[in-house]
Amino acid sequence: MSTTLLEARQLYCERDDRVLFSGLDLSVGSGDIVRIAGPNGAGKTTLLRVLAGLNLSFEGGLSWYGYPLHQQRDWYQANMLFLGHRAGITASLTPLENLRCWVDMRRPHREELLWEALADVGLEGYEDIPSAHLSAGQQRRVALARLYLSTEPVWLLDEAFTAIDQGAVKVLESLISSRAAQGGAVVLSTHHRLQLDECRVLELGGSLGFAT
Ligand SMILES: Nc1ncnc2c1ncn2[C@@H]1O[C@H](COP(=O)(O)OP(=O)(O)OP(=O)(O)O)[C@@H](O)[C@H]1O
Repeated sequence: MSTTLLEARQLYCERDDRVLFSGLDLSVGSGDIVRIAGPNGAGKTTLLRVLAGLNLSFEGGLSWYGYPLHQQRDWYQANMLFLGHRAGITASLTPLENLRCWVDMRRPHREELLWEALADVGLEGYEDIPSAHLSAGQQRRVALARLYLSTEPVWLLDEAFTAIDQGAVKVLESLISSRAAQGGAVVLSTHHRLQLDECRVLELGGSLGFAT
């Protein structure tokens, strides 16, 4: 039986007097991949930021291994990786410097692993140029290189598939599957049609009127 890692109970959140979600329950166990779906403005980013502990404007409960999350914040933060929908890199730094800054804040590391991670995301030869000189997809790949270095079992990925090509999509799908197979869990939002058989879908509403 899978262990419940992260649980949300009866979440309620509104923005500008508009209810984004109400009575939302979500249980994320080891091995789970959950896709948060819904049209633009439905609240996918908002929910992921709530789950990441970055947005506190909500009602309801969050727990981590069954403990109230607000009492276990350090433990949770050490075991959760959030990638936002922006690349989240510093344009004036090189890909290598960006990755080094990110990992330095987390744990000791071996320098060659950074080079390997950048090679794994197809940035061999681009390690030492300012990230501002990279394309949007390449900048996104710098952010995705963090996944290769991540030891956190839980990933929260907001629109991680944006701007990357088909090859990178396949690599990212396989990283997500591996994280789940290793006993971790991934909650993600994307408008892409994923080739992940084992993915559960949590559909959020929305009222922009476009067909999905
Ligand atoms: N900082 C903010 N202040 C006020 N309203 C906000 C803020 N951020 C988002 N919203 C509103 O909350 C709603 C949900 O936004 P959110 O970014 O969560 O949607 P989404 O489902 O991720 O959309 P998309 O698919 O376009 O990325 C939107 O109507 C948006 O206008």
